[in-house]
Amino acid sequence: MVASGITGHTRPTKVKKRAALQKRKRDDVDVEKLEQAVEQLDPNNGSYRHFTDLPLSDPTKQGLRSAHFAVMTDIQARALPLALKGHDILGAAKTGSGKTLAFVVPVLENLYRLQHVGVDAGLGALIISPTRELAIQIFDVLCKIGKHGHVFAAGLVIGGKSLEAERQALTRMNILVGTPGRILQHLSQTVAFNVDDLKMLVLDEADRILDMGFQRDVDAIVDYLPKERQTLLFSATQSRKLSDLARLSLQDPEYISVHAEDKSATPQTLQQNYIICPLEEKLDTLWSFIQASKKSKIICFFSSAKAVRFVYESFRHMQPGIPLLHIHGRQKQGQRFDTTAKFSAAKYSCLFATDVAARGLDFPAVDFVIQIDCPEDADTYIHRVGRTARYNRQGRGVLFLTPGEEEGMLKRLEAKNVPIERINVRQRKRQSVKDQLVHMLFKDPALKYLAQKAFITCVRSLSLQKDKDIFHLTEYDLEAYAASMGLPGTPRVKFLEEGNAKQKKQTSRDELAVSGSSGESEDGKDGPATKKGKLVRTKYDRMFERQNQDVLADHYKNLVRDDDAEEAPESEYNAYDDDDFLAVKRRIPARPDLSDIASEDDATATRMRKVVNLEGAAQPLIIDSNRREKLLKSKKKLLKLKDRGKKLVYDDDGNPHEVYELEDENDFRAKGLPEDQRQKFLQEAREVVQNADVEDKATAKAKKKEKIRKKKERETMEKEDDDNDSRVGLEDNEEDGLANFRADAEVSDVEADEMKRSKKWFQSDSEDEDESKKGKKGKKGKKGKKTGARQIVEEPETLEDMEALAAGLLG
Ligand SMILES: Nc1ncnc2c1ncn2[C@@H]1O[C@H](COP(=O)(O)OP(=O)(O)OP(=O)(O)O)[C@@H](O)[C@H]1O
Repeated sequence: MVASGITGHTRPTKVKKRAALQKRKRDDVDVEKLEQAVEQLDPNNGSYRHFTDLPLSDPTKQGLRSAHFAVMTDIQARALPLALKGHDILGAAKTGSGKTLAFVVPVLENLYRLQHVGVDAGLGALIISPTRELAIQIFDVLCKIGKHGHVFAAGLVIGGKSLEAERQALTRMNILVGTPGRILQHLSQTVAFNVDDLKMLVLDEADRILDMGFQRDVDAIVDYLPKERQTLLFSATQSRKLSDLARLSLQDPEYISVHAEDKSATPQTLQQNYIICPLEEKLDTLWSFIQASKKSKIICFFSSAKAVRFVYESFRHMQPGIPLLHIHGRQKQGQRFDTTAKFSAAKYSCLFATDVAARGLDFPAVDFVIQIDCPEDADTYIHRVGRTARYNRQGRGVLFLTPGEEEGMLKRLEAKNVPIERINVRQRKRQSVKDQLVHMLFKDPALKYLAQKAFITCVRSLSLQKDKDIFHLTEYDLEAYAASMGLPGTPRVKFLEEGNAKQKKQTSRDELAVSGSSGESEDGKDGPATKKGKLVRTKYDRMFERQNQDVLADHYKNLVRDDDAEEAPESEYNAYDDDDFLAVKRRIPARPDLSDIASEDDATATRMRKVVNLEGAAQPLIIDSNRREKLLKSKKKLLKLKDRGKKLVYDDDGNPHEVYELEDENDFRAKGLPEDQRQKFLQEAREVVQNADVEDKATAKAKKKEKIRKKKERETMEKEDDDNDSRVGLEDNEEDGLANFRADAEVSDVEADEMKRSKKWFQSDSEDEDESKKGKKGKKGKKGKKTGARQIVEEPETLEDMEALAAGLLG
C-alpha cells in the first residue's frame, strides 16, 4: 500500500499555496472544457482511432504518449467514448487486445473531471482482479499512465502485507486495485475505509470474478458500495448472464463485443495445434519439446501446484539448458512476484504454471503456450493460450490431449470458435526421461514424495472434472502414468478406493437388508455383528481402512514379507497428510494374522494386539502398544530380541561343530580353568567390540554430519528454488540438444532467433523426412514468415518500487 504523501498539504508555504491555487484554477478551466467535449462525444461515430481524438486531460495524454500508446485498439475505440460518458459497460474482446487501457483511462479521466482527489474525497474507483499478479499488473499500468501530473492517491490491496499498514493508507486512497478477498476484509474490518462516495467499479476478468469461486466475496463487496455508480466489466470470454447484471445493479449496460463477428475467438496471429499424448508420455514429450526449443520463451500449464512443483524440481535436476521458473498459488507472494518479473524480463525461459497465470497476465514475447494438462473448459483454454500472440504478435499454442479427451475437448473448442489442428510428435526425437526419474526418485525421497503427491492430485483433479464428456477416469492408464513419473509403484488413491468401498458397502448393505440381521455373510462365514440391521465396524476394521503415505524407511519395508501381499488385508493408517482427501497406501510391517489379533470390546478397546514372528527370535513378539510398534522400526532394538547365535567351526568335510568339539582335551586343559578361559575370551571379545564401537561411532558421527550438511543444503536450495532459475549447464547441453534437432543446417544467432517461431517440432516423421529432403532451401523459405524484432523489456521493478510509483501520482 502506498504512503500517500499528502503531507505536502498540511503546512504549505506561501509560494506553494499560490502554486496550488493556480493549478486548481487551471484544472477548473480544463475540467469545464473537458466536460463540454465529453458531452459532445458521439460513441457511435466510428472515426475515433487515436487517443488524441478523444477529450482527455493533459496528464493522461502525456502518460499515454510516454508509454507509446497512440492508436487505439478496437476495444479501446469502442469502449472509451462510452465509458467517458459514464455508461455501464460489459466489454468482451480477445486476449491481448488492450482491455486494460479501456478501463484505466476512463477511471483516471472520470475521476479527474469530477475532481475526486485528495484525502477528503475518499475512494473514487475500485478495480477488482481475480489474481494478485493481475492486480499488480493493472496497478502498474495505472501508475504508468497516471504518473504524469495526476494527483490521485492509488493503492494496491492483495494480501501478503500487514493489515494495519494497509489500513492506514487505505483511508487516503482515491483509486484502489485489489483482489476480492482482501478488499472485502478491509471493507468489513477497516472502520475508516469509506466507500460511500465511490464513483466507479471495475471488474477485470469479470466472468471469473462473477463465477462460483468469488461469488460470495463479490456479492458482499457490492453490498457495501453505493448503487449510484458506473460499473465496467471486461473479459476475453464473457457470457451475458442476467443474474450477474442484477447482482451488480448495472444500469442500461452497453454490450461491447468487438470480435463477436470473427470466425475465431482467439487472435489471428495465434497458431493453435493439439497432439495426442497419453498421460504416460507427457513428461517425455514435454522434455523433448523443451530440449528442442531452448531459444524460446515458453509457458507450460498444469492442473495442479503439485504437478508444477514435481516437473519443475525434476526437470531442473536434469539440466535442461534453459532457465526454468515455476508459479502456483501456494507460493508466497514475494516469490510469485519475483517469478513473474523474471519471466517478463527473460528472453529465453520456460515457466511451469497453474491457472494462476492463465488470465490477464501480459508477459512480453511468449513464443509457446503448452497446455500439458487438458483445461477444464474451453474458456480456460482461451485464457491460457492467450498468454502468447498478444497485441498482434505471433505465437503458438500446443494442447496435449489424451486419446480419451480428444473428442470431447474438440467439441467444446469448436463450439467456442477456436480453430485448432492436430499435429504429430516426431517419435524419433522423443527422449525418454523415465530412467532418469527413477534414479532421481530413488536417491531423493523428497522428490519421490512430491511425485506421489503430484500423481494423486492429478488423479483427483481428473476425477473431479465436471465435464464428463471430456474426462473419463477409467480411460487413463494410471499405472503406466505412475511409472512414467519414475515411481516404483502406483500410489493408492484414497478417493478412488473410497468410491469403490462405498459401492461395496452399499452392495453389502443391500445384501444385509435382504438377509435380515442374521449376522452371517453370503459366503457362510461369520460376518460382522449387526445391530438393527446396521453394520458394526470393529476396531481393526477401522484400522485397515486408514491410509497413509508410502514413505517408509527401507528396513521397515523389508519387514514386509512378499507373501503378505496375497493374504494380509490391506492396512492403511493416517500418520500424516496435509490434505487427507487422498492418500497413499502404507502396509503394516508384518503379516498380521487375523487369528492373532485380539480385538477387545469395540467400545472400550484402545489397543490392538498383534503377534510378529521374528526370524531367529525365541519368542514371538507381541505388539500391543505404539511403543512396541516402534520397535519394529529399529534394527538395533530388534537385534536384542533375537538369539545371539553360536560360534561354529567347520571340519574338512564341511560339517559344522561347536568350537570345543574340535579341540584336543589336553590342549584345552593346558590353557587353564574353563571359567578363566571364558573370562579371558570375554575380555578379548569386549576389547574387539569396544574398538569396533569407537570406529562405528566415528563413522556414525561422520554420517550424521554429512546428513545434516545435506539437509541444510537441501533447505537452502528449497528456499532458493523460487528465487533462482535453474540455468545449469546451458552451454554444455545446448550443443548436444540442438545438434539433435537442427542437424541439417547451421544457423547464425540472428537467424536462429528469427527462425524459432516456425520451428516445427511437433510434426510427423514423414513430414520430417520431407523436410530434410528439401534441405536448407526449405528452411530459408520458412524464414521469410518470421515475426518482427523482439520487444526490449525493461528491468522489472519490485512491488515496493511499483507502490512507490503510486506515490508519484500525488504529484
Ligand atoms: N493502443 C495500444 N497500442 C499499443 N499497444 C497496446 C495498446 N493497448 C494495449 N497494448 C498492449 O497490448 C498488450 C495487451 O494488453 P492487455 O494486457 O490490456 O490485453 P487484455 O485484452 O487485457 O488481455 P487479456 O484478455 O489476456 O487480459 C499489452 O502489452 C499492452 O501494452
